[in-house]
Amino acid sequence: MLVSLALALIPAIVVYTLIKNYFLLTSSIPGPFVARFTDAYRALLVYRRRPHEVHLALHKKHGDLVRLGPNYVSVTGSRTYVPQIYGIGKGLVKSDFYSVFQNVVNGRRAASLVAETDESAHAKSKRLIAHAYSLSTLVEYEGLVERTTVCFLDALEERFATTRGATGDKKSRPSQSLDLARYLQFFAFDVIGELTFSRRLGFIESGTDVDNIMAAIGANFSYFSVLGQMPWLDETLLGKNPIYVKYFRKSVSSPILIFAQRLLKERLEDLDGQDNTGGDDKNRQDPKGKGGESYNRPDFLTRFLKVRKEQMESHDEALSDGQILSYLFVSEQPKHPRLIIPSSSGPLKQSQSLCFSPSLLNSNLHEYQLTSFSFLSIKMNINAGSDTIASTLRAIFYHLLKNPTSLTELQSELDAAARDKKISVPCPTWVETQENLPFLCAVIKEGLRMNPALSLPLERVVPAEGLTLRHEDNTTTSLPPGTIIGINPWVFQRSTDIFGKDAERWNPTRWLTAEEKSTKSMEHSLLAFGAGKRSCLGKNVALLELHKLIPAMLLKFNMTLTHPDREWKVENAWALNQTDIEVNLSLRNPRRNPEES
Ligand code: HEM
Repeated sequence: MLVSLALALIPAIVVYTLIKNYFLLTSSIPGPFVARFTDAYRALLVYRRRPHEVHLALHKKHGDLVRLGPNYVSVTGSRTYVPQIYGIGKGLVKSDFYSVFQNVVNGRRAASLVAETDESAHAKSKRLIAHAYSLSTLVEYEGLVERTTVCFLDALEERFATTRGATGDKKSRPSQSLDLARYLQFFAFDVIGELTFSRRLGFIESGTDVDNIMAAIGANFSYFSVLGQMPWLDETLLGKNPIYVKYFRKSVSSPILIFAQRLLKERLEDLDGQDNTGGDDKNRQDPKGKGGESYNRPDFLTRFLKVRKEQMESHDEALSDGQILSYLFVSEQPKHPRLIIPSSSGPLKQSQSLCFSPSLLNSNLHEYQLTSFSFLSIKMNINAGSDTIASTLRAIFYHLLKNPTSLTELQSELDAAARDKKISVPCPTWVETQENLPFLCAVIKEGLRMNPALSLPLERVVPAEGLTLRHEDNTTTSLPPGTIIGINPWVFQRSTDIFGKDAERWNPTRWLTAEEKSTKSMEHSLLAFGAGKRSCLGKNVALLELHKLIPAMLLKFNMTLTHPDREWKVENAWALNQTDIEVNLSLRNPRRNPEES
């Protein structure tokens, strides 16, 4: 009797929910009919991997505001919307899309800065590490980026480039086309390793996806980007449900965590050496000793560890903050911290020793809080800074190769600047690029515009007082508290009112008009790095990487598409992932063989 009553109730509950959903927002916000009832619609779009294109088509059909879910509004078309949604002090916070990306560690949430939804916890964490990403530190990272760039160029020359002898004939070399999409991702991972640890992860040297790190991160994005459209599924049934976590989620190791942990451990051992021999920095007899170096390397880890040290010395209250505490991943054996992460990256291998340990704190809590804070920042760097860079580099090279006029113009600019000794070869410095390579800068902005690496709406939640969204014609739309609202940079950056009639086409010269140079109005409207206080912390580092690698590649190689008639393949799992960009390389200024001269 009870069972049949329950069964009869299910359809009633479903119908009630669908009707309730329908009335969550005013019907004056247009959109696909089915999206008024369920978020499954937008989840399906992401699952099919081309949501950005559908979002654009829907905005063309319905206008600046489109209802993509019962409680969800996508916005585009006017630059006036950006400060209303992302402006500091507006009170719109990150939605549960981001919570899905958080880990549960020993029963507590552990969020990287990107995925942090609690604004005060975010502010505390950001305050600790923001300096490491500031413009003033950029010059210190330049050498690290350059080291990886040179290694990358050498590997490509060795493995893929044909050269021409003095007579112009092709030297015999196994002609092998380069999988540029994959190699640019190798570069992106190795450079972030270099920036974070002063150590490459070995992708370029080995020419492989080391320990399947790329595949593991890709799998995470694929899973979470879909689930992020229906976060309640993650909350109630999957990743955050304690029963699921306890009985069904496999404890797995992540190669990237293992790698990061190993390097962190090595560095901490260096520092231990320092502490055992010299006390604190000021009193050290041998500041250039092993431990001294650990605090002097120009990488992110050094900066994070310095924060850790300062905090230990001052017993800063942030140490006892619950959020930082939740970053912990400690076991019974303090010398061997153990980790747990979501299982989408595959089963635990026998050879890998890291696994979940439910036992929590121990006498070394203080140290591990700090350590895990540093650790989370490191992991965040690798996640946030690898796929985004790879995606942007791929897009820029692809568009250049598909638009030979742009490619020729850029190479001419580079050649002239090199001939006049205005730039260093093979790697121009950041300052040189800004002062002498305007077309390069335009190409990079155009790449970021056409291909913002994160191409789903950057979701925010309307606060308790509601939001009255003002349009350019001064009319308004009222959105109730709890509405999820967001701008998809991929769609927004194709707005003709902002970027011109040809906004859907590649055209770097749009950035070089007198009007844009004086007003920078398009530049201020770029959303590739987000907007407001949650905008990309790594923007300066990202721009540095882009402005170093692209000219270095084009000064060294002639590049052509192996299959000029083919299109690339683009899949959107929040980060745009492109494949099928095969190129042929030849050296532009081959080193002369002494026998030839
Ligand atoms: C071209 C490359 C990159 C692009 C297009 C990009 C884009 C973005 C975007 C759009 C956001 C905001 C997300 C949101 O509002 O939901 C963001 C946040 C962030 N990015 Fe990047 N990013 C890039 C490279 C990097 C790099 C290299 C790093 C680290 C070295 C990094 C670290 C971060 C961090 C820490 C945040 C979170 C900031 C906060 O919430 O306070 N990003 N990025």
